[in-house]
Amino acid sequence: MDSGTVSKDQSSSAEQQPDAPSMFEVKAIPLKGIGLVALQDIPQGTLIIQEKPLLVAHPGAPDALEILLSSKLKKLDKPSQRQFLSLHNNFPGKHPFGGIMRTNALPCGSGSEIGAIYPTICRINHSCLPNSQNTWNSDTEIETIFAIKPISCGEEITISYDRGGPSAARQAFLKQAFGFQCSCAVCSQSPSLLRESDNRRSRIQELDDQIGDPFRMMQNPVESLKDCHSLLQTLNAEYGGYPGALMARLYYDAFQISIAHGDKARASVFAEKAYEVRLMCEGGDTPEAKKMKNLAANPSAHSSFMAYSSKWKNTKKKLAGEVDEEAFERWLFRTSD
Ligand SMILES: C[S@@+](CC[C@H](N)C(=O)[O-])C[C@H]1O[C@@H](n2cnc3c(N)ncnc32)[C@H](O)[C@@H]1O
Repeated sequence: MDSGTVSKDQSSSAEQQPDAPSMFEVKAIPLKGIGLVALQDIPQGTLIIQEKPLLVAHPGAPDALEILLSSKLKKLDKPSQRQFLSLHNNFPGKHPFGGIMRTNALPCGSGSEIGAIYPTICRINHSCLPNSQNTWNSDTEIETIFAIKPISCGEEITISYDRGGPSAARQAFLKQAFGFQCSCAVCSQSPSLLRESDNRRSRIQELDDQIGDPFRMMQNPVESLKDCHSLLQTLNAEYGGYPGALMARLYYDAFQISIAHGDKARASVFAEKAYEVRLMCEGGDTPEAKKMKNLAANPSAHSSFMAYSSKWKNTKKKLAGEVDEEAFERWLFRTSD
């Protein structure tokens, strides 16, 4: 069984150190097969593991994919072949390699069709309220797992495989895509608590769609920013203050609304916040984190600077130290405009 650790300051270097002390163990988890369990308290923002793919593949027709995977497997060394073949398969039958791929592959980037298989990361089970985040770093071509909240010794390390939405939609997706019935802490809540969670998750989707509407962003940016603020509050309520990458996306949306109307002061703050979230949940060396850092320093370098109007061009720079946190948040999201 594998175990390992990587300290945060190694995050931009290569792969996991083989002789590093153990931060987790790989062991049997009731009703879930194998999983990773913390062997020590893991602080938020810690890089738990990083791995290069054993193999990557595009999805395809089952017979063609089986032939492709078989030829890719032949090119691997024996230990890597054994690692691939030892992974769980929820779809046994005529296409054993494809079944392993379908059960375990993680996308190489958000929305990517390309899936990758990893020896240890593919042992991490799903939770609808995960304590860790998986990220594909397209610069280093390495998958990382960071703790997005403090993890206690003995706690299972989990990531999210789902695409959001209320529990019925998540369950249907997990069943269809990965072949299992989710029994995580969120899905196993009492019906009344689950209903509250479902309402928040539906609201998150609704706000996300509304914020992404370019016409609203152009014609009613104050309302769009208010939606960003509502989304922030709903995410914090649903994810107990630890929403991970969803928060980075929200801050980048708020950045885009601000900069498209010429507001460099708020845009810079939003980019800085997006950078801080990304640094915590994927490290500072992903292209996305680097982009946020650069935009915080120079927001007008964004291609949509004043693309919709220049009406917020003369916004005064307001520093966080001048006012209390609540007043700063009201200023930032223009909730009193
Ligand atoms: C990528 S593998 C994770 C490692 C796997 N448990 C193993 O034994 O190798 C994904 C599979 O693990 C199981 N699994 C993951 N998360 C689960 C969960 N929350 N509840 C039940 N089963 C889960 C399912 O069988 C799923 O198809």
